Amino acid sequence: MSASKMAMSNLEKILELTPLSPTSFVTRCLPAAPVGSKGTFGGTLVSQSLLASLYTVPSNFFPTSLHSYFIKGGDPRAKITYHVQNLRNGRNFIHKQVSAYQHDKLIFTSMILFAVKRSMEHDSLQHWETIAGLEGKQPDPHRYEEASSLFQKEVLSPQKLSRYAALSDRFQDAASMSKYVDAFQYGVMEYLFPKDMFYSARHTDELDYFVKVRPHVTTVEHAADESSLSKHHPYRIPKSITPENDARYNYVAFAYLSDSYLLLTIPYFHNLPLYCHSFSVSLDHTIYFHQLPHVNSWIHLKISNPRSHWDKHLVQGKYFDTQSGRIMASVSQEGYVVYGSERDIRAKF
Ligand SMILES: CCCCCCCCCC(=O)SCCNC(=O)CCNC(=O)[C@H](O)C(C)(C)COP(=O)(O)OP(=O)(O)OC[C@H]1O[C@@H](n2cnc3c(N)ncnc32)[C@H](O)[C@@H]1OP(=O)(O)O
Repeated sequence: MSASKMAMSNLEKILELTPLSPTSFVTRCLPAAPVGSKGTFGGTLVSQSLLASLYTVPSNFFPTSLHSYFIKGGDPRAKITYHVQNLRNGRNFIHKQVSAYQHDKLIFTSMILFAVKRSMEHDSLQHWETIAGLEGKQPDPHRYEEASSLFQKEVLSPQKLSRYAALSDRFQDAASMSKYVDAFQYGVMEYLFPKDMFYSARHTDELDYFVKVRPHVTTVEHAADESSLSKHHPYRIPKSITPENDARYNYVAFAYLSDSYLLLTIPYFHNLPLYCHSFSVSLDHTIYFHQLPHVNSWIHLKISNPRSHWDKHLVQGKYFDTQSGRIMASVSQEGYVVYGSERDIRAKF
Protein backbone atom coordinates (compact mmCIF):
# COMPACT_ATOMS: atom_id res chain seq x y z
CA MET A 1 0.00 0.00 0.00
CA SER A 2 1.34 3.48 -0.86
CA ALA A 3 2.32 5.89 1.93
CA SER A 4 -0.49 8.27 1.01
CA LYS A 5 -3.09 5.47 1.26
CA MET A 6 -1.66 4.36 4.62
CA ALA A 7 -1.86 7.95 5.87
CA MET A 8 -5.61 8.01 5.12
CA SER A 9 -6.37 5.76 8.09
CA ASN A 10 -3.81 7.26 10.49
CA LEU A 11 -6.34 8.83 12.85
CA GLU A 12 -3.74 9.65 15.49
CA LYS A 13 -1.80 11.74 12.97
CA ILE A 14 -4.92 13.31 11.43
CA LEU A 15 -6.07 14.55 14.87
CA GLU A 16 -2.70 15.19 16.56
CA LEU A 17 -2.53 18.36 18.67
CA THR A 18 0.51 20.32 19.84
CA PRO A 19 0.07 22.14 23.16
CA LEU A 20 0.60 25.91 23.13
CA SER A 21 -0.31 26.17 26.84
CA PRO A 22 -2.11 23.81 29.28
CA THR A 23 -5.43 24.88 27.75
CA SER A 24 -4.57 25.81 24.11
CA PHE A 25 -3.62 23.48 21.28
CA VAL A 26 -2.80 23.74 17.61
CA THR A 27 -3.29 21.06 14.98
CA ARG A 28 -0.28 19.34 13.39
CA CYS A 29 -1.92 18.33 10.11
CA LEU A 30 -4.00 20.50 7.85
CA PRO A 31 -7.75 19.85 8.40
CA ALA A 32 -8.80 18.13 5.18
CA ALA A 33 -12.22 18.36 3.55
CA PRO A 34 -14.14 15.13 2.88
CA VAL A 35 -14.19 13.94 -0.74
CA GLY A 36 -16.74 16.03 -2.63
CA SER A 37 -16.66 18.94 -0.12
CA LYS A 38 -14.78 22.22 0.17
CA GLY A 39 -14.71 22.80 3.93
CA THR A 40 -12.96 20.90 6.73
CA PHE A 41 -14.67 17.64 7.74
CA GLY A 42 -16.96 18.33 10.69
CA GLY A 43 -15.88 15.11 12.42
CA THR A 44 -12.34 16.48 12.63
CA LEU A 45 -13.56 19.55 14.54
CA VAL A 46 -15.82 17.58 16.88
CA SER A 47 -13.18 14.96 17.70
CA GLN A 48 -10.26 17.41 18.02
CA SER A 49 -12.30 19.58 20.39
CA LEU A 50 -12.95 16.47 22.48
CA LEU A 51 -9.27 15.46 22.37
CA ALA A 52 -8.20 18.98 23.41
CA SER A 53 -10.61 18.92 26.35
CA LEU A 54 -9.37 15.46 27.45
CA TYR A 55 -5.93 17.04 27.94
CA THR A 56 -7.48 19.26 30.62
CA VAL A 57 -9.38 16.71 32.75
CA PRO A 58 -8.16 13.97 35.11
CA SER A 59 -8.06 10.52 33.54
CA ASN A 60 -10.91 9.18 35.72
CA PHE A 61 -13.36 11.60 34.06
CA PHE A 62 -15.15 10.36 30.94
CA PRO A 63 -17.10 12.40 28.37
CA THR A 64 -20.83 11.97 28.82
CA SER A 65 -22.22 14.48 26.30
CA LEU A 66 -21.05 16.97 23.70
CA HIS A 67 -23.05 19.76 22.05
CA SER A 68 -21.46 21.66 19.20
CA TYR A 69 -22.06 24.21 16.43
CA PHE A 70 -20.24 24.63 13.11
CA ILE A 71 -20.07 28.39 12.82
CA LYS A 72 -17.98 28.94 9.70
CA GLY A 73 -16.70 26.50 7.08
CA GLY A 74 -13.19 25.29 8.04
CA ASP A 75 -10.33 26.25 5.69
CA PRO A 76 -8.45 23.02 4.75
CA ARG A 77 -5.28 25.11 4.07
CA ALA A 78 -4.93 26.53 7.61
CA LYS A 79 -4.16 24.99 10.99
CA ILE A 80 -6.78 25.22 13.74
CA THR A 81 -6.22 26.52 17.26
CA TYR A 82 -8.38 25.10 20.07
CA HIS A 83 -8.92 26.95 23.36
CA VAL A 84 -10.41 24.99 26.25
CA GLN A 85 -12.26 27.02 28.85
CA ASN A 86 -12.99 25.51 32.24
CA LEU A 87 -16.57 26.34 33.20
CA ARG A 88 -16.90 24.32 36.40
CA ASN A 89 -15.19 21.54 38.35
CA GLY A 90 -17.44 19.44 40.55
CA ARG A 91 -16.94 16.15 42.34
CA ASN A 92 -19.16 14.36 39.83
CA PHE A 93 -19.07 16.55 36.74
CA ILE A 94 -16.69 18.86 34.89
CA HIS A 95 -17.97 21.33 32.27
CA LYS A 96 -15.70 22.52 29.44
CA GLN A 97 -16.21 24.82 26.50
CA VAL A 98 -13.93 24.50 23.49
CA SER A 99 -13.53 27.21 20.83
CA ALA A 100 -11.81 26.56 17.51
CA TYR A 101 -10.21 29.40 15.54
CA GLN A 102 -8.76 29.87 12.06
CA HIS A 103 -7.46 33.21 10.76
CA ASP A 104 -8.41 34.68 14.20
CA LYS A 105 -12.08 33.84 13.56
CA LEU A 106 -14.27 31.48 15.56
CA ILE A 107 -15.22 28.57 13.29
CA PHE A 108 -16.60 26.02 15.77
CA THR A 109 -17.59 25.67 19.41
CA SER A 110 -18.45 22.73 21.62
CA MET A 111 -19.60 22.26 25.20
CA ILE A 112 -18.51 18.99 26.75
CA LEU A 113 -19.70 17.45 29.99
CA PHE A 114 -17.43 14.97 31.75
CA ALA A 115 -18.59 12.58 34.48
CA VAL A 116 -16.38 10.87 37.05
CA LYS A 117 -16.02 7.12 36.59
CA ARG A 118 -18.29 5.59 39.24
CA SER A 119 -18.02 2.40 41.20
CA MET A 120 -21.14 0.22 40.95
CA GLU A 121 -21.90 0.67 44.68
CA HIS A 122 -24.53 3.34 44.09
CA ASP A 123 -26.47 2.88 40.88
CA SER A 124 -30.15 3.22 41.62
CA LEU A 125 -31.63 2.55 38.19
CA GLN A 126 -30.02 0.77 35.24
CA HIS A 127 -31.53 0.63 31.77
CA TRP A 128 -30.18 0.03 28.28
CA GLU A 129 -31.96 0.21 24.97
CA THR A 130 -30.92 -3.03 23.32
CA ILE A 131 -31.25 -4.76 19.98
CA ALA A 132 -32.20 -8.33 20.85
CA GLY A 133 -30.41 -11.00 18.84
CA LEU A 134 -27.51 -8.76 17.87
CA GLU A 135 -25.08 -10.12 20.46
CA GLY A 136 -21.86 -11.19 18.79
CA LYS A 137 -23.54 -11.85 15.40
CA GLN A 138 -21.84 -10.83 12.18
CA PRO A 139 -23.84 -8.55 9.84
CA ASP A 140 -25.93 -10.60 7.39
CA PRO A 141 -23.85 -10.80 4.15
CA HIS A 142 -27.07 -11.09 2.11
CA ARG A 143 -28.21 -7.64 3.27
CA TYR A 144 -24.97 -5.69 3.75
CA GLU A 145 -21.95 -5.21 1.54
CA GLU A 146 -18.53 -3.65 1.97
CA ALA A 147 -18.85 0.02 0.93
CA SER A 148 -16.15 0.33 -1.75
CA SER A 149 -17.35 -2.66 -3.79
CA LEU A 150 -20.98 -1.53 -3.40
CA PHE A 151 -20.06 2.03 -4.50
CA GLN A 152 -18.19 0.69 -7.53
CA LYS A 153 -21.16 -1.48 -8.51
CA GLU A 154 -24.01 0.89 -7.69
CA VAL A 155 -22.51 4.26 -8.57
CA LEU A 156 -19.44 3.79 -10.79
CA SER A 157 -20.69 1.15 -13.23
CA PRO A 158 -20.90 2.97 -16.60
CA GLN A 159 -24.68 2.89 -16.90
CA LYS A 160 -25.23 4.16 -13.35
CA LEU A 161 -22.44 6.74 -13.43
CA SER A 162 -24.08 8.53 -16.36
CA ARG A 163 -27.23 8.98 -14.22
CA TYR A 164 -25.19 10.43 -11.31
CA ALA A 165 -23.27 12.64 -13.77
CA ALA A 166 -26.61 14.10 -14.89
CA LEU A 167 -27.22 15.13 -11.27
CA SER A 168 -23.87 16.65 -10.37
CA ASP A 169 -20.57 17.76 -11.90
CA ARG A 170 -18.84 15.83 -9.11
CA PHE A 171 -19.58 12.63 -11.02
CA GLN A 172 -18.09 13.84 -14.30
CA ASP A 173 -14.53 13.82 -13.06
CA ALA A 174 -12.93 10.35 -13.05
CA ALA A 175 -10.07 11.43 -10.73
CA SER A 176 -12.47 12.45 -7.97
CA MET A 177 -14.34 9.16 -8.35
CA SER A 178 -11.22 7.20 -7.42
CA LYS A 179 -10.96 9.36 -4.28
CA TYR A 180 -14.39 8.12 -3.12
CA VAL A 181 -13.26 4.53 -3.63
CA ASP A 182 -9.94 5.16 -1.83
CA ALA A 183 -11.78 6.80 1.09
CA PHE A 184 -13.99 3.72 1.46
CA GLN A 185 -11.09 1.32 1.00
CA TYR A 186 -8.31 2.98 3.02
CA GLY A 187 -9.97 5.68 5.16
CA VAL A 188 -10.38 5.71 8.95
CA MET A 189 -13.85 4.14 8.77
CA GLU A 190 -14.85 0.79 7.33
CA TYR A 191 -18.53 0.41 6.37
CA LEU A 192 -21.00 -2.35 5.64
CA PHE A 193 -23.91 -0.69 3.85
CA PRO A 194 -27.31 -2.17 2.95
CA LYS A 195 -27.35 -3.10 -0.73
CA ASP A 196 -29.84 -0.30 -1.52
CA MET A 197 -27.79 2.36 0.37
CA PHE A 198 -27.00 4.57 -2.61
CA TYR A 199 -30.50 4.51 -4.09
CA SER A 200 -33.46 2.95 -2.33
CA ALA A 201 -36.99 2.40 -3.63
CA ARG A 202 -38.07 1.13 -0.19
CA HIS A 203 -40.30 3.36 1.93
CA THR A 204 -38.78 3.37 5.39
CA ASP A 205 -38.34 5.59 8.44
CA GLU A 206 -35.07 3.94 9.36
CA LEU A 207 -31.73 3.23 7.72
CA ASP A 208 -29.29 0.88 9.35
CA TYR A 209 -25.70 0.06 8.54
CA PHE A 210 -22.48 -1.06 10.23
CA VAL A 211 -19.33 0.95 10.83
CA LYS A 212 -16.02 0.48 12.60
CA VAL A 213 -12.66 2.24 12.85
CA ARG A 214 -9.64 0.70 11.07
CA PRO A 215 -6.71 1.90 13.22
CA HIS A 216 -6.33 0.06 16.50
CA VAL A 217 -7.63 1.85 19.62
CA THR A 218 -6.95 0.28 23.01
CA THR A 219 -9.83 -0.71 25.27
CA VAL A 220 -7.57 -1.23 28.28
CA GLU A 221 -8.67 1.29 30.86
CA HIS A 222 -6.14 2.66 33.32
CA ALA A 223 -6.69 1.64 36.90
CA ALA A 224 -9.06 4.31 38.17
CA ASP A 225 -7.11 6.79 40.24
CA GLU A 226 -9.25 8.38 42.91
CA SER A 227 -8.24 11.90 42.06
CA SER A 228 -10.03 14.53 44.04
CA LEU A 229 -10.52 18.20 43.29
CA SER A 230 -7.43 19.16 45.27
CA LYS A 231 -5.39 16.96 42.95
CA HIS A 232 -7.08 18.38 39.89
CA HIS A 233 -4.00 19.95 38.44
CA PRO A 234 -2.26 19.87 35.05
CA TYR A 235 0.45 17.56 36.42
CA ARG A 236 -2.11 14.82 36.95
CA ILE A 237 -3.14 15.02 33.34
CA PRO A 238 -1.61 12.63 30.81
CA LYS A 239 1.05 14.18 28.61
CA SER A 240 -0.10 12.32 25.54
CA ILE A 241 -3.46 10.79 24.70
CA THR A 242 -3.08 8.31 21.86
CA PRO A 243 -5.04 5.36 20.48
CA GLU A 244 -2.47 3.06 22.11
CA ASN A 245 -2.23 4.53 25.59
CA ASP A 246 -5.71 5.75 26.55
CA ALA A 247 -9.03 3.91 26.14
CA ARG A 248 -10.75 7.30 26.16
CA TYR A 249 -9.44 7.67 22.61
CA ASN A 250 -12.44 5.49 21.65
CA TYR A 251 -14.63 8.52 22.41
CA VAL A 252 -12.43 10.68 20.17
CA ALA A 253 -12.55 8.15 17.33
CA PHE A 254 -16.30 7.78 17.78
CA ALA A 255 -16.76 11.56 17.55
CA TYR A 256 -14.82 11.46 14.27
CA LEU A 257 -16.88 8.66 12.72
CA SER A 258 -20.20 10.08 13.94
CA ASP A 259 -20.21 12.93 11.39
CA SER A 260 -19.68 10.69 8.38
CA TYR A 261 -22.51 9.20 6.29
CA LEU A 262 -25.07 10.77 8.61
CA LEU A 263 -26.43 13.89 6.90
CA LEU A 264 -25.48 12.42 3.52
CA THR A 265 -28.07 9.67 4.03
CA ILE A 266 -31.08 12.05 3.90
CA PRO A 267 -32.06 11.12 0.29
CA TYR A 268 -32.42 7.48 1.42
CA PHE A 269 -35.55 8.45 3.37
CA HIS A 270 -37.07 10.10 0.29
CA ASN A 271 -36.26 7.42 -2.32
CA LEU A 272 -33.72 9.69 -3.96
CA PRO A 273 -30.11 8.87 -4.86
CA LEU A 274 -27.40 9.77 -2.36
CA TYR A 275 -25.19 12.71 -3.37
CA CYS A 276 -28.09 14.48 -5.14
CA HIS A 277 -27.71 17.67 -3.05
CA SER A 278 -26.43 20.93 -4.47
CA PHE A 279 -25.09 22.22 -1.11
CA SER A 280 -24.57 20.33 2.14
CA VAL A 281 -23.14 21.37 5.49
CA SER A 282 -23.82 20.29 9.04
CA LEU A 283 -24.99 23.07 11.37
CA ASP A 284 -24.58 21.35 14.71
CA HIS A 285 -23.67 18.02 16.25
CA THR A 286 -24.69 16.45 19.55
CA ILE A 287 -23.45 13.20 21.07
CA TYR A 288 -24.66 11.43 24.21
CA PHE A 289 -22.17 8.74 25.17
CA HIS A 290 -23.84 5.83 26.98
CA GLN A 291 -20.74 3.66 27.42
CA LEU A 292 -17.15 3.45 26.21
CA PRO A 293 -17.62 2.93 22.46
CA HIS A 294 -15.47 0.05 21.24
CA VAL A 295 -14.75 1.50 17.83
CA ASN A 296 -12.76 -1.48 16.48
CA SER A 297 -15.83 -3.75 16.67
CA TRP A 298 -18.74 -3.41 14.26
CA ILE A 299 -21.15 -0.75 15.46
CA HIS A 300 -24.78 -1.12 14.38
CA LEU A 301 -26.17 2.30 13.50
CA LYS A 302 -29.86 3.15 13.10
CA ILE A 303 -30.57 6.53 11.50
CA SER A 304 -33.88 8.40 11.25
CA ASN A 305 -34.90 11.74 9.73
CA PRO A 306 -37.67 13.14 11.95
CA ARG A 307 -37.99 16.48 10.13
CA SER A 308 -36.86 18.22 6.94
CA HIS A 309 -38.00 21.75 6.11
CA TRP A 310 -36.60 25.08 4.92
CA ASP A 311 -33.48 23.21 3.69
CA LYS A 312 -32.83 22.17 7.30
CA HIS A 313 -32.72 18.43 7.90
CA LEU A 314 -32.60 16.74 11.28
CA VAL A 315 -30.93 13.33 11.48
CA GLN A 316 -30.73 11.18 14.58
CA GLY A 317 -28.54 8.13 15.02
CA LYS A 318 -28.57 5.38 17.62
CA TYR A 319 -25.34 3.38 17.79
CA PHE A 320 -25.37 -0.15 19.21
CA ASP A 321 -22.49 -2.32 20.38
CA THR A 322 -22.78 -5.53 18.35
CA GLN A 323 -21.11 -7.62 21.07
CA SER A 324 -23.67 -6.78 23.77
CA GLY A 325 -26.55 -5.44 21.65
CA ARG A 326 -26.64 -2.39 23.97
CA ILE A 327 -26.87 1.23 22.91
CA MET A 328 -23.44 2.94 23.06
CA ALA A 329 -24.24 6.48 21.88
CA SER A 330 -27.00 8.72 20.49
CA VAL A 331 -26.24 11.44 17.96
CA SER A 332 -28.37 14.32 16.63
CA GLN A 333 -27.42 16.64 13.84
CA GLU A 334 -29.20 19.33 11.89
CA GLY A 335 -27.81 20.15 8.48
CA TYR A 336 -28.35 22.84 5.91
CA VAL A 337 -28.74 20.80 2.74
CA VAL A 338 -30.10 22.25 -0.47
CA TYR A 339 -31.68 19.96 -3.05
CA GLY A 340 -33.30 20.71 -6.38
CA SER A 341 -36.99 19.86 -6.69
CA GLU A 342 -37.77 16.15 -6.31
CA ARG A 343 -39.32 16.20 -9.77
CA ASP A 344 -36.11 17.60 -11.34
CA ILE A 345 -33.91 15.10 -9.52
CA ARG A 346 -36.08 12.17 -10.62
CA ALA A 347 -36.23 13.48 -14.19
CA LYS A 348 -32.44 13.76 -14.38
CA PHE A 349 -31.76 10.45 -12.67
C1 LIG B 1 -20.58 14.45 -2.31
C2 LIG B 1 -20.05 14.18 -0.96
C3 LIG B 1 -20.29 15.32 -0.08
C4 LIG B 1 -19.75 14.98 1.27
C5 LIG B 1 -20.38 15.84 2.26
C6 LIG B 1 -19.83 15.41 3.58
C7 LIG B 1 -20.50 16.21 4.60
C8 LIG B 1 -19.77 15.98 5.84
C9 LIG B 1 -20.37 16.82 6.88
C10 LIG B 1 -19.44 17.95 7.13
O1 LIG B 1 -18.37 17.71 7.52
S1 LIG B 1 -19.96 19.60 6.89
C11 LIG B 1 -18.68 20.50 7.70
C12 LIG B 1 -19.11 21.06 9.02
N1 LIG B 1 -20.03 22.15 8.85
C13 LIG B 1 -19.60 23.37 8.42
O2 LIG B 1 -18.44 23.60 8.16
C14 LIG B 1 -20.63 24.45 8.35
C15 LIG B 1 -20.07 25.76 8.87
N2 LIG B 1 -21.07 26.84 8.83
C16 LIG B 1 -21.23 27.59 7.70
O3 LIG B 1 -20.56 27.40 6.69
C17 LIG B 1 -22.25 28.65 7.78
O4 LIG B 1 -22.64 28.89 9.10
C18 LIG B 1 -23.52 28.32 6.97
C19 LIG B 1 -23.19 28.06 5.50
C20 LIG B 1 -24.19 27.07 7.52
C21 LIG B 1 -24.52 29.44 7.09
O5 LIG B 1 -24.11 30.50 6.42
P1 LIG B 1 -25.09 31.72 6.05
O6 LIG B 1 -25.83 31.40 4.81
O7 LIG B 1 -25.90 32.13 7.23
O8 LIG B 1 -23.96 32.84 5.86
P2 LIG B 1 -23.36 33.43 4.52
O9 LIG B 1 -24.48 34.01 3.75
O10 LIG B 1 -22.25 34.31 4.98
O11 LIG B 1 -22.74 32.16 3.75
C22 LIG B 1 -21.59 31.51 4.23
C23 LIG B 1 -21.00 30.69 3.08
O12 LIG B 1 -21.91 29.63 2.72
C24 LIG B 1 -22.20 29.69 1.33
N3 LIG B 1 -23.57 29.26 1.11
C25 LIG B 1 -24.64 29.48 1.91
N4 LIG B 1 -25.73 28.94 1.34
C26 LIG B 1 -25.35 28.36 0.17
C27 LIG B 1 -26.00 27.63 -0.86
N5 LIG B 1 -27.30 27.40 -0.81
N6 LIG B 1 -25.25 27.19 -1.90
C28 LIG B 1 -23.94 27.42 -1.98
N7 LIG B 1 -23.26 28.10 -1.03
C29 LIG B 1 -23.95 28.57 0.02
C30 LIG B 1 -22.06 31.15 1.00
O13 LIG B 1 -21.85 31.31 -0.39
C31 LIG B 1 -20.83 31.55 1.81
O14 LIG B 1 -19.65 31.08 1.15
P3 LIG B 1 -18.27 31.89 1.29
O15 LIG B 1 -17.90 31.81 2.75
O16 LIG B 1 -17.32 31.11 0.41
O17 LIG B 1 -18.54 33.27 0.83
